[in-house]
Formats: sequence, C-alpha cells, structure tokens
Amino acid sequence: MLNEAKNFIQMYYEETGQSEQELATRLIEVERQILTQGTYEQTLDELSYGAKMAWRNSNKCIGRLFWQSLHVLDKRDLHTEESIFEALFAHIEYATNNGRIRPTITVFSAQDIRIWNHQLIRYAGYEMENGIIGDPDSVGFTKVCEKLGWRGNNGPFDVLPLVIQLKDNPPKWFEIPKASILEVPIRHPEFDWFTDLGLKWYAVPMISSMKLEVGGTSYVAAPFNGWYMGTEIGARNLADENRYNMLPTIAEQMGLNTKSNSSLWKDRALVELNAAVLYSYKEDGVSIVDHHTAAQQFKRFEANEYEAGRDVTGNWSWLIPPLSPATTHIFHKPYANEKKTPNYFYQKDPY
Ligand code: HEM
Ligand SMILES: N/C(=N/c1cccc(CO[C@@H]2CCNC2)c1)c1cccs1
Repeated sequence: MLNEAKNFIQMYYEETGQSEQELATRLIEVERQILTQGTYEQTLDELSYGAKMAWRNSNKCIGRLFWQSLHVLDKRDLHTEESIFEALFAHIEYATNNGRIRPTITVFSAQDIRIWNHQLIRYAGYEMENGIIGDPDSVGFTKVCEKLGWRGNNGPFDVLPLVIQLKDNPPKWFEIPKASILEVPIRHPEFDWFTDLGLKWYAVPMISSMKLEVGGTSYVAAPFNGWYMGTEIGARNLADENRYNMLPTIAEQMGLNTKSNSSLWKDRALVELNAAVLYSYKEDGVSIVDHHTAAQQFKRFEANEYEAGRDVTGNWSWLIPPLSPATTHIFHKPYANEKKTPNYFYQKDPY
C-alpha cells in the first residue's frame, strides 16, 4: 500500500503543480500513518482528483473528455444503512438535476459497505412460464430482492429496490421514491405508432457494482453516473434478443420484410429505434449524446491527453459504438489496453 500511496501522491502533486516541499511533507505524513495504523486517510482533494484520474484511465469509456468535471460527494463518514440510503437518494437527485445530468460519484468509506445493485436504477426481470417479463439482465438480482422480501408488480419496467449491506450484517433494501426516478417515454419523430409500443427508459445510468482504486485504497462502494450514449439504450438494452428484443416488432410495424436478411430489416429497425431514443431524450431535456458526437468528443480527449504528455489507453472493442462503428475514427485506429491506476474495477458480486 505504501508504494501505491507514494506513487499516487507523487502523480497528484505533480499534475496539480504543488511544490516539492508540500509533496515531501505529505509523503512523510502518509508514510507515518501507514506505518502506525496500517492505512492512511486521503484528503478530500486527493480523493477527488483520484476519482477523476480513474475516469481518465477507464479504457472502455468513450466519454472521458469531461473527466475533470466529475462532481465528487465525500460520504466516507456514514456508517448506518439509513444514512447511506439517504446519501444514495441525494446522489440520484443531485445527478439527475431535472434532466441536466451532472456526472457525479459518491464515495463511501473504504471498507464494510457493499451496494448489491449493478446500477442504482434498473428494471426488474421476472421469469414466467412463457418467457421473461422486464429486463432479462436483472432476473438473478430480482430473485435476490424477492428473497429479501421485496415484491414487484410483474411489470416490464418495475424499478428495483436499493440493497445495501454493512459488514456481514443481513442486507437491507429500500424502495426509491417514484418522484426521484426520471424516465423518458420513447416516441419517434415521424412514426406515430411508436408510442403504442409502450417503451421507456430511465434517464440516468448510475453504476454501483464497481470499486474505485486510488493510491492503494479500494472504495468498494462508490457509485458513479454520467449520461447515456443513445446506442446503449437503442442498440443494446432495447434491441438485444436477450434484452427487450424490440427489433422484430418495430420492423413489422414499419412494414419491412422480416423473412429475408437481405432486406436489412434489422438494420432499418435499429436506426429508427436509435433515432427515437435520441429524439425523446432531447425533447424531454434529458442529457444524452449520439455516438457520432461522442466519438468526436473522444477525439478531443485524445488531443488533450497528447498535449498533456500522457498516452491515451483504450479498449477498442468497447470504445467503438455498436451502431455504425466504422463511421467513427475510433474504428480505424488501434488503442493500447494498458491498465493504469487510479481506475474503476470489477469486483465479485456480494450475493
Ligand atoms: C458523461 C457521460 C459519459 C458517457 C456518455 C459515457 C459512455 C460510456 C459508454 C458508452 C460505455 C460503455 C458501456 C457499455 O458498453 O456497456 C462506458 C463505459 C465506462 N465508463 Fe463511461 N461515460 C460517461 C461518463 C463516465 C463517468 C462519469 C465515469 C466514472 C467516473 C465513467 C466510467 C466508465 C467505466 C469504468 C466504464 C467501463 C464499465 C465496464 O467495464 O463495464 N464513465 N462509458
Ligand atoms: N453511460 C454510461 N454507460 C455505462 C458505463 C459503464 C457501464 C455500463 C453498463 O455496463 C454493463 C456491463 C457491460 N455492459 C453493460 C454503462 C455510464 C454509466 C455510469 C457513468 S457513465
């Protein structure tokens, strides 16, 4: 830990232009804390900058241009389920901001707290005799919630409860108040029948299953949000066969020949679904970015990093969008997938 701490503090002080003297003083204090207590407490500034560096180092993220504008909420002093739930509530409200989404992370104390949700807001999935209702991706976690006593309405868009666990205590669940959950009904700019599909999605993606590693400290409960890139909803969540699988229905409504691959019915349905998602979010004033704009922003990120004398690392297969990937510059160049820290990492599910 001492080594990782020193490397991080060194990098942080150099990047933020603090003096050699300040660096030396801080390093002595950090070393003293680690040698006497086995760990050290990062200052709010160190933690805040570390969380931003972790975003900058996230190889799979196309949205990294805005890494310096991350809002960091320090909740390392909370140690009861109720206070933590309140803080998650506050995160949802603050990040949503009535649609003008603020990229935000809330950092809870480094140990003893786990959030069981994959995302703070996500739809339930129910396995029924003749198929799945809701989000198939959520079937496992929905069963866990039902085992804890939660009951949904067996609907396609039931928002799951927040589930948090302190130490080895039994996990506790809390319903998120409906007023805090901003959703967007999906309609199409030309096809009036689109509304009748009854599709909607939630405004803010808030990942709560990853850990934040900064200077040798693992923050295993550190939910973070940005805004969506439209393809995540339109080309995956509502399109994948093992998600909401909407392409056949949309193609039929469009009058396309779904019996022949070469009619490109899937591709035509996919484009209209993605156009509908972008149209709906924009009309409701909810932040979203199309994949072309996101790629251009990523190109600016690459230029900024070059100016700063840093190598850009990336995971090509994740950085290219799932719709029209070759229309972006990303598709046509390689990226080194080198893992830098600070960063966000997967961790094993607590259930
Ligand atoms: C501000 C708008 C943002 C946009 C549009 C954006 C976009 C994306 C997209 C499209 C992905 C791929 C997701 C997938 O294919 O399932 C991704 C991955 C990721 N993003 Fe961003 N992002 C944003 C902000 C952030 C922020 C604020 C953080 C953290 C502070 C972040 C950290 C990550 C990480 C860690 C991954 C990889 C997740 C994994 O490995 O499963 N992003 N991002
Ligand atoms: N737009 C986003 N998209 C995602 C970012 C990270 C992860 C995910 C969901 O990842 C799941 C696991 C692999 N694909 C789906 C989505 C953001 C979420 C939080 C901050 S930005």
